[in-house]
Amino acid sequence: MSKIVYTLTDEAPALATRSFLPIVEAFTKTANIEVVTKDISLAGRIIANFPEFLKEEQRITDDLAVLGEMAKTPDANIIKLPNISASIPQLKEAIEELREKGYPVPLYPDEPSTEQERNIKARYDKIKGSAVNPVLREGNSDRRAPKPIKNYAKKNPHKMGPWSPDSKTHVATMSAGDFKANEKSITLPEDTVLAIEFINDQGQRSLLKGDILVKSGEIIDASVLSKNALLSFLKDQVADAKKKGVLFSVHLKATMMKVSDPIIFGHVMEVYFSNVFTKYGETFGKIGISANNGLESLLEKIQKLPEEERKAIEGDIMQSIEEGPQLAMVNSDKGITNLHVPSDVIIDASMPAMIRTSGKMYDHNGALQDTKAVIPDSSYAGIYRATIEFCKKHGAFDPRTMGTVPNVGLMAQKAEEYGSHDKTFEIKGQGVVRVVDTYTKKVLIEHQVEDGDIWRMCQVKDLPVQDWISLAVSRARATQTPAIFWLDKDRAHDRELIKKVEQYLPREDTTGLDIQILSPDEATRATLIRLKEGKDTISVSGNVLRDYLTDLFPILEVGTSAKMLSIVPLMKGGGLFETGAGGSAPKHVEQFLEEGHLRWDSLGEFLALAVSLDFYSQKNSNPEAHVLAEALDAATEDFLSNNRSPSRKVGELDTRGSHFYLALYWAQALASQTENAKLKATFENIFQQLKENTPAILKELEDAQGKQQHIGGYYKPDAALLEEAMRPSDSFNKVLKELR
Ligand SMILES: NC(=O)C1=CN([C@@H]2O[C@H](COP(=O)(O)OP(=O)(O)OC[C@H]3O[C@@H](n4cnc5c(N)ncnc54)[C@H](OP(=O)(O)O)[C@@H]3O)[C@@H](O)[C@H]2O)C=CC1
Ligand SMILES: O=C(O)CCC(=O)C(=O)O
Ligand SMILES: [Mg+2]
Repeated sequence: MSKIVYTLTDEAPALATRSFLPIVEAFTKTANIEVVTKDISLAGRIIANFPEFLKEEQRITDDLAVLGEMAKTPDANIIKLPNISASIPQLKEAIEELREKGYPVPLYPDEPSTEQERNIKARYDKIKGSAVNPVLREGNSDRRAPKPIKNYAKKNPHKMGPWSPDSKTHVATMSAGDFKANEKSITLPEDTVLAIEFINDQGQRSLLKGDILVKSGEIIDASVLSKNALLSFLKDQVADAKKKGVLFSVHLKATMMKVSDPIIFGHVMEVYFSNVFTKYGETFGKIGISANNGLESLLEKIQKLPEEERKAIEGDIMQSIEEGPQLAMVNSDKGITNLHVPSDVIIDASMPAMIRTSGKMYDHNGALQDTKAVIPDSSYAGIYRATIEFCKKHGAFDPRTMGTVPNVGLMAQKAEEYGSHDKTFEIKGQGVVRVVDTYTKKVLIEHQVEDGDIWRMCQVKDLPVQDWISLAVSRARATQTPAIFWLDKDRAHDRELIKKVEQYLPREDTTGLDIQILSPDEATRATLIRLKEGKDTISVSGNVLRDYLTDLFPILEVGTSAKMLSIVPLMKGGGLFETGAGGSAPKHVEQFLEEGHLRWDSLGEFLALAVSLDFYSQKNSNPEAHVLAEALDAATEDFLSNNRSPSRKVGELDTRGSHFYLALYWAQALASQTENAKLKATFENIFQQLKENTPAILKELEDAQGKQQHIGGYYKPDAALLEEAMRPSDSFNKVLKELR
C-alpha cells in the first residue's frame, strides 16, 4: 500500500511542520493512512552527501534521491513544502553550523586546486541553488487559487497600494546582446548525443560538456549574454537611476538560475561599486572576495585585513552608496541593501511585492520610493513592464472585484531555462561555442563569444510538452475558462514550441474552448484587461513564466502565493502536491526567534493535504481517506470565514494557534459528516474535547509568545527544542495523543 510522504524542509515551513504534522499524523491514523517523512532540508542534503567525512551514526540516507526515484512511480504521493535554494553565502553558513555541531563535513572550496577539492565542490554545487524542485518535478504544474480562497479575498481584501500615473517606477532591461537577442533553437529529428565545445581564437578546442543525451522531438536552444553589453547597460542604468532620483534595484533568480544569475549579480556589484573594485581589485583577489556573493560577504571578508585598510575600504563603499543612486533596501533597519546577498531579492516574489506596494521599494530611511527595477535579460522582463504600465494607466487592481489567473506551466523533466545550469558556462577567452551532434559531427548551433560572456543551453523534451498541452486543455474544459499560451513567435525557442502546440492541440477535443497563442507582452495586456473586468484567464506558460506568474497574480489577487493550490500531476501517474507557490520566508524565522511569534500561513498546506488524501483514497480504495479530505476542505473554508490565519503581530494568533483552529474545524466536520460512522464517533469525542479546552489551549499558546526562542540552530535546529517551541500547549497535545 502506498504512503503519504511529507517533506521536512527549512526555515518557516519547517517550523510550521513541527506544529502541523502531529495533527496530520493523529487525524490520518484513524483511517490507517501511513504518513512518512523525508528530510530534504539544506542541512539534511549536505549531511547525506558526505558520508565518508562522518561517523557511522551521523550518516543519513539521501532522501532527495529516494524521492526523485519515487516521483517516477505511479504510487508517489508526496507533499512538498518549500525549501531553501541556497546561495553560496547560505550554503557556507549551513556548512559552518553543521561543523560546529560536530558534523565534520568539508568546507566549500571556492577555488579548488586538487582533485579531491574539485570533487567536493562539484558535490556542493549539486546541493546549491534550486536543487530539490527540479528533481521532484516529474510532471507539469497546475497552480490556482481555489474558489473559497478567491471568495475570501473578495470579502476581505488585502491592502493594495494605490498607483499614480506620475509614478517614476519602471523596468530597465537590455535591448541587445542578451539571452533573448541571441537565442537559437532547433527541434531534434532523432535520438542522439550532443556535445558543447569552445574553440578559441587560436583554434584550440575544449569540451565544455559531452554526453548530452537527447531524444527525438526534443527542443534545444542556446544563447549567450554578452558581458560587454551587460556592463554598458548596467552603467547606463546606475547613471539613469541617479539622474531620475529613483531607487536602484536589481531583480534576478540567483537561486534557480544558479550559474548565470550570480555572475550577473556580481557584475551589478562591480558596476555599482566600480570605484571600490577598481581600487581594491587586487586585494579582493588575494582574500578570495567574489562580487557574485554580494556585499555582505565582501564586508565579512575584509574583516581579515589590517584595520586601516579595512576602514579605508568601508569608507569607499559608503562613499559609493552616498554618491550613487540610492539602493533599494531589503531591511532598512539593519542596513541590508538589495546588493547584500544574491538570494535576498528573488524576482518572482520581489517584483509582485513591489507592484502591490504602488511600485515602490524601501529606501535607507525605511520610506517607500519609486524604483528602477533592473532585470537585465529581456526574455521575460516585458511582463513586468506591461503590468507596471497598466497600473500607471488604470490604477491598482481591486481584490474585491478582480478575476483570477490560474497557470498551467511546462515544468517536467527540467524543462527550459530552469534545467540549464549543467550547460551554462562563463566563457574564458574569445572564440566560438558550438553544439555538435557527436554522431553526424554536424554543428547544430554556434555563437561567437567573448571573454566573460555567459553561454547556456536549455532542453525541453517532447512528452512533457504533449502532457502540458493536454493539461491546459483539461483545465480550460474543467473550468470553462479561456486559455492563452504565452509564446513569442519572435523568439527562437518559442517558435519551436508553437510548432508543437500547433501539432498537438488538434489531437485534443477543444470544441467550445477559447484557446489562443499570444506573446508574453500581448498576453499580459490581454489578461490584465480581463482581470480588471473580473474575468478569469488561464495562463499556459513555459517554466520561467510559470514561476513568475504564479507569484505575480496570486500576490495581486489574494495577497500572497502561500494560498495557492499547487498540484504536479506526475507523468508516471503519481502526485506531487506543493504547498503554496512561494518560498520559505526567512523573515518569518527572524520574527519567531526574536518575539516567539510565527506568522507563516499554512493554507497552501491544508489545500495540498486535502488533494493528497483524495488521491490516496483513489489509489488505495480507501473511502475513509476521502472523508478526511472532504472534511479538511470544509475545515479550510471555516478557517477562512472565521479569519483564523496567523496575524503579523506578536500576542495575536500565530501559526500554532491557526493550526489548532484547523484541527478544531476538521474534527467538527468529521463529527458532523454521515458518510462514515466510525470516523464520526471518534471525532465527536475529539471535537467535544477540543471545544471544551479551547480557552485553555489558546491561553497556553498565547503564553508561549512574547519572548526569544532558542531552537538550537538555524539550518539544523535541535529536534527536542523545536518540539517544545512549536507544541507549547499541553492541553492540545493531550487531546491529539488520544488519536495516536
Ligand atoms: N517551492 C520552493 O521550494 C520555493 C523555495 N523558495 C526559496 O525560499 C527562500 C525565500 O525566498 P523569497 O523569494 O524570500 O520568497 P518567500 O516566498 O519565502 O517570501 C516572500 C514573502 O512572501 C510572504 N510569504 C511567503 N510565504 C508565506 C506564507 N506561507 N505565509 C505568509 N507569508 C508568506 C512573506 O511576506 P511577509 O514577510 O510580508 O510576511 C515573505 O517574506 C529562498 O531560499 C528561495 O529559493 C522560493 C520559492 C519557492
Ligand atoms: O526551486 C526554487 O528555487 C524556487 C521555485 C519557485 O520559485 C517556484 O516554483 O515557484
Ligand atoms: Mg516561484
